[in-house]
Amino acid sequence: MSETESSLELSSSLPGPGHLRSRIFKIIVIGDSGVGKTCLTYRLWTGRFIEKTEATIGVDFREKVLEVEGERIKIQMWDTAGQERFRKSMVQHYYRNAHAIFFVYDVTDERSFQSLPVWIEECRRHSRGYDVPSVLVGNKCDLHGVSRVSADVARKFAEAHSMPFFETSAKSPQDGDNVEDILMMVAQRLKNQKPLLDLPVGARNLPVPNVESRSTCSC
Ligand SMILES: Nc1nc2c(ncn2[C@@H]2O[C@H](COP(=O)(O)OP(=O)(O)OP(=O)(O)O)[C@@H](O)[C@H]2O)c(=O)[nH]1
Ligand SMILES: [Mg+2]
Repeated sequence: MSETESSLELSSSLPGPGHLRSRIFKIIVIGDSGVGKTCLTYRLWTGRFIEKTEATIGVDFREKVLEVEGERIKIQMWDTAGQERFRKSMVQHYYRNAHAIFFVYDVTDERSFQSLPVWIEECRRHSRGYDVPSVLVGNKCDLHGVSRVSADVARKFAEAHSMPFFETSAKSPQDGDNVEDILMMVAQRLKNQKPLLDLPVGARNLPVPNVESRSTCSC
């Protein structure tokens, strides 16, 4: 944990030749257990889907460098634990210095949508009045023939919380908004310090980011 925190602080506080030190942006992925946070992150980092996962304990970190409009920026993704017992000692670390949040729910699990206000409230409590730029992501939209959270209802909820809204699938990205495109658009906005609210959806053929590193912390 301390390594991560110090690298964040280093990146923002030390001067130095811009071409040697990439800016770091921390994105955290939050939501109920089982909504697919790990699968979405895995998809982003490897381009693949894993069917069998285990509940995340503490947090999984992944880092990659993205080339955005000629600048290399480092994205540090925190795949957090949805289960209370696996996250309670970590919560304040999740939110510390976060630049953006992906709030994730499962489109086939109404309860995971109903939980969102609790997650948003937790974020408010830990971000000391700072409005962390956020996006709302409905995952598993490849699952058809089951009851689903209405996209209209979700979009209104997102609007009410000043977030852009996407529906995606870690399993089958072509069934919704492509999660790689979502990350790239968020990265562009963070780099340019622009709000996320009016993010466009569906921008295809953006460069696929490079895999850089992965580490796990369950402290
Ligand atoms: N059909 C389908 N299944 C998915 C998708 N994403 C995740 N799953 C499945 O959902 C289950 C839970 O996924 P995880 O990524 O482990 O969920 P999580 O949100 O990380 O859960 P915690 O780590 O406990 O917080 C796994 O069995 C996945 O295979 C998706 O887009 N479509
Ligand atoms: Mg997980």
